[in-house]
Amino acid sequence: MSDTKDTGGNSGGRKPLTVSRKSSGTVKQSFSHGRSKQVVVETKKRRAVGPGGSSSAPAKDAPKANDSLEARLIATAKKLGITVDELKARQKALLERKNEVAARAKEEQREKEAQDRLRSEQEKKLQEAKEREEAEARRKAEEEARKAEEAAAKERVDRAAKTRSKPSAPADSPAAAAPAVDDGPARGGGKRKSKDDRDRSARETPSRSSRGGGGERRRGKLTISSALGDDADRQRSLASLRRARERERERRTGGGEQREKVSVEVTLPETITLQDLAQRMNERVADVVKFMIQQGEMLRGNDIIDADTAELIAEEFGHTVKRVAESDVEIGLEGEDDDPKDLKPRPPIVTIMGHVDHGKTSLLDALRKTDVVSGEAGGITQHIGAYQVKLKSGERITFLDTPGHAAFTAMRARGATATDIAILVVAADDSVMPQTIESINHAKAAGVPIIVAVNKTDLPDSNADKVLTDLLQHDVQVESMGGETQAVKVSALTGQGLDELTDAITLQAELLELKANPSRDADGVVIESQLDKGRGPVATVLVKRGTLERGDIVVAGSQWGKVRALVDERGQQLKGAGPSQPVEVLGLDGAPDPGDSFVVVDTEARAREVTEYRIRSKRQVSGKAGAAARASLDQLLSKLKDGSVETSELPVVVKGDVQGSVEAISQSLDKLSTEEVRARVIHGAVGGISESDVLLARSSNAPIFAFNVRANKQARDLAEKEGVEIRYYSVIYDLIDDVKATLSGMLAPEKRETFIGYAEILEVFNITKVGKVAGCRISEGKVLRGCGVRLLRDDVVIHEGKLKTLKRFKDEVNEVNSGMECGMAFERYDDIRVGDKIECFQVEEIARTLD
Ligand SMILES: Nc1nc2c(ncn2[C@@H]2O[C@H](COP(=O)(O)OP(=O)(O)OP(=O)(O)O)[C@@H](O)[C@H]2O)c(=O)[nH]1
Repeated sequence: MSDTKDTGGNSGGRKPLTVSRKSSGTVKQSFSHGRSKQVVVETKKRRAVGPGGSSSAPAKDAPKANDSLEARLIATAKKLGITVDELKARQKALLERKNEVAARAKEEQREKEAQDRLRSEQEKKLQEAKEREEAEARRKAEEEARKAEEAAAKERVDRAAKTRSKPSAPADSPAAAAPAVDDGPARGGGKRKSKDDRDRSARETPSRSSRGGGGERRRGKLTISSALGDDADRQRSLASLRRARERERERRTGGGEQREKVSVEVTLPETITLQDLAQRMNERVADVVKFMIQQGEMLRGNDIIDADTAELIAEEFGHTVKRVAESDVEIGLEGEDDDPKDLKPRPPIVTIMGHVDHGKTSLLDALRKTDVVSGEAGGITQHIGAYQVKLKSGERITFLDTPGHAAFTAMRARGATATDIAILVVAADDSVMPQTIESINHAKAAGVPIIVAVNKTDLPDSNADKVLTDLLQHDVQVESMGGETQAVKVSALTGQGLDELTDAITLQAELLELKANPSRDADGVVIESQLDKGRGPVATVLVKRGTLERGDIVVAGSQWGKVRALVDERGQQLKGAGPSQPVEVLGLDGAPDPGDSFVVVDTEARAREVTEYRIRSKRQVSGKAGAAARASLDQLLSKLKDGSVETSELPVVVKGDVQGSVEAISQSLDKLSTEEVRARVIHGAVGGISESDVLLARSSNAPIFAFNVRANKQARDLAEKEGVEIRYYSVIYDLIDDVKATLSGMLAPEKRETFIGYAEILEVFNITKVGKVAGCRISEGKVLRGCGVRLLRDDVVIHEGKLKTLKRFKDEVNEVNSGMECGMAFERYDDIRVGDKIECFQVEEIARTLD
């Protein structure tokens, strides 16, 4: 219907304007009714872009190639029996399918890879989420536990959060970077729509990480939404969690192993704070608090727990426990024993003992004058309880200024043996007297060697030899009598024989090899104390070891303080006081008791710990024992009556207006003494009652008898505080009567037995819950309820005890008379038989008197 006409070389007709590569022709179209139309057909040739670059080149070669291709195609078509067009169509279809299959395979491969990546990513995310949750839980618990450190921790977290908010922070964090990298394929997958894209994607695969990095950077950028959103929270907590995890791991590895390695022995007192416990266990307080929270106990570091709880905690943390009593605070207070090579000779400490009026005080005064330092430094001006004299030979002797064995014994009662040598003063005109004997006994009991000073040898009626022979009876054998005890004849009045006495002391000291280490913290004993108006509490102490220095922290009894000043008996301020040196100590917070030991401690805390414990235990003792601990005659009497106190000695302190009255009282009290009971004057002296008297009385549980003298205000206050009774008298007989009454109370009452009746056992009943009951008839006298009974079998006493029940017709009765029948049962005794006889009696206690 239409012819196509090539117009290539045709210059005539309508020829469309063309630039190149176009071939055009005309096609004649025939329509009905003889109409026709000429249509111009243009064929545009595709431009082949090749290395030659020119479009004309392929145009030149193309016909050749086309010719051979065409020939091959025609041949193949012929072979297959199809047209060339058909063959071409088939080849094209084949090629397309091939390409399609290859593309699909590629796509599938890529999809598979993406899926794998996605899956592993999801797994990774899941794993991370899980770890995050665990770490979060751990962190939360830890946060809770670390309430004590919360402020500090918060600050750290805040600081860390701020740091994390900086853009670079998330990139640093692997946890934050990982999802950004892994998101890459997913995002690529989203764009995987066209082939070109896929190709580009394939080409760009090696540089994906850089894109990922770009994503990461974008993620790292802090936006308001990301800062406020969950994501920011998560990132923050992740970082802190990581640190928390590391800490945990460190603790578990390092700390845990350390705990196992160093399982400490924790010393537990009766109560302890959590903080202290943690310290002693080498654990963190937060861990202990956390453990307690886990146990349901909300406690803080400074809460106090008992030893049982503390033990549980310590064991839970893998430590062993050593329970200690509160009193253990005293352990180690005295310090270590000294190395023998550090010991240096020290002056002897001497106490003068003897009977009243034999010249103890006079001798002390005389000895004080022997001091060669007196001339140089003003001499001994103060009575501070002890003084030290320097002999001509250069040696020193310390004398305790409180004469008498009472003070000596009071000290001993407190465990303080301050004395090395006892000088027994015996008046040559009076010879051995009761207190001489007491002194001997006390010195011997303490194991302190005696030197006999036969005093008053200046008197015409003195008989020194009698003294020495009398002493033999009391087991004191002097050298002149073949013994080992030194004896020196002296006169305190004239000063005769004093040098010999001091020589004897130094000789004895040499024998004793008295040594102490002066280069250590001091300890010693309090020999006197008082509350001085101007200077406050003043204690005279005797240093036993070490050197006491100004500024030292001292614990003396239940008092402590920092040594403010040290004053010697010459009134001179000292920097330090060495062994055997008596010195007044200023700076204590109260007056310690004489006989208390003192010790220098390292810290005020230690001093406080010890004194607080001592005060507490003192209070407990006075709370428990109450009045029993106090020295009151009435209380002593009532205790004697109810039998809660058994004693055979009544110690008393006697203070009188004149020596004569004190002596008279002491002697009268001596006379009251019997073999069973005695009144012992632990201190008898002239003058008003001082605090030191009260302290002495307190330490010996003795009342103070004051004859025509009074106590000063401080002594009264102290007596009231310490519960020491002071009785005032103006008639000696009243005093003696009181003591007599007390001593009578101390006598064991006389027991007098009265027979009241006999009963015969007629029958024995065995009653459940009661035991054996004897059915008896009273054959003689009567039987009283609760009376004493003896069971006689064939007239032999086989049991003695008390009646438990006395019944008549099932009723408990008070008395059953002769001829009547009754039921009787014994206390804690069951072996009763028919035919046995019961002897009934009563015991009367009759109080005895000294008369
Ligand atoms: N003749 C003489 N009299 C002396 C001597 N020593 C002491 N006296 C006197 O004896 C009396 C008692 O002396 P003190 O020193 O008070 O005796 P004491 O042993 O301390 O007495 P108490 O403190 O009561 O225990 C005093 O009057 C002294 O003067 C001495 O050697 N010769």
